[in-house]
Amino acid sequence: RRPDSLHHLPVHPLWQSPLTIPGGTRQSPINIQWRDSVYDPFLKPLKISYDPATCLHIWNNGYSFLVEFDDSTDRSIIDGGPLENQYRLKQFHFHWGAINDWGSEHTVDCKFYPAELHLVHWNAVVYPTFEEAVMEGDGLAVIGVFLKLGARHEGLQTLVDALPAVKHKDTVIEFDVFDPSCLMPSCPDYWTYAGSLTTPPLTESVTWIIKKQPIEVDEDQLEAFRMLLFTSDGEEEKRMVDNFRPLQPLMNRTVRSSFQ
Ligand SMILES: CC(C)NC[C@H](O)COc1ccc(S(N)(=O)=O)cc1
Ligand SMILES: [Zn+2]
Repeated sequence: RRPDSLHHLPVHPLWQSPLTIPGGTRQSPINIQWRDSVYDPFLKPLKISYDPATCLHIWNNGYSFLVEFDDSTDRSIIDGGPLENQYRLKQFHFHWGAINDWGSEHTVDCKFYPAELHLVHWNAVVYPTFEEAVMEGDGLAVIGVFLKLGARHEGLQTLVDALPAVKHKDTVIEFDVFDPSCLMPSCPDYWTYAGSLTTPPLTESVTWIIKKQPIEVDEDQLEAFRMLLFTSDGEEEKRMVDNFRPLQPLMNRTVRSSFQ
């Protein structure tokens, strides 16, 4: 269900609830109830090694803006954590609200953050392409990082400065050096659970790794996200805001934590 506070807002077609897939048992996003998460001492530290030179471009795809990477080699990967293989970075993107009271996809103890970063990786050890990995239970690993209102984030600013060039849907600009590691919080702690893509095709192929500590961004940086458009140049302008999916039922899942 969309939070009551959101009821008065128009619903973007993509997130019309109930946006459920028949028979879905591991849908995302979910509320993470801190006290119900189970510490798993066998969870390893997450290893992240990104090569900033694998960055390709920024693309407004009409749902969010994606920073896409060259995933033809294993130059930008994650390993360890809950994962049995290493996974290759393909893209990262964000979800955010029209105002700071909401915007994240996952919630912690029912608290929304103003935005959430998703770094999308795929299991190139087992599957030949991203498109095939999207269809498999262990195909994808997405790192979720919450954004909270606070100090200006210098690493994010280089990205924010490029956003006016991708204001409209289906615009792309070259973005040839960016190290997404600068968007990681310093604390290693995370939650992990088995879930799905939060936009179509909504496939149940994602091992979610949600960082406990948010990163801080300032109001101007969040406002820069909100000046993007869902719509193409020449169409009636619709601001790109509230591009998050409603919370989904936990069903028969346990959220594990890497920390006590
Ligand atoms: C199947 C291929 C061709 N198209 C899939 C498309 O790229 C969607 O990919 C994604 C990738 C990540 C996410 S999220 N918000 O769960 O991190 C959602 C959709
Ligand atoms: Zn996402």
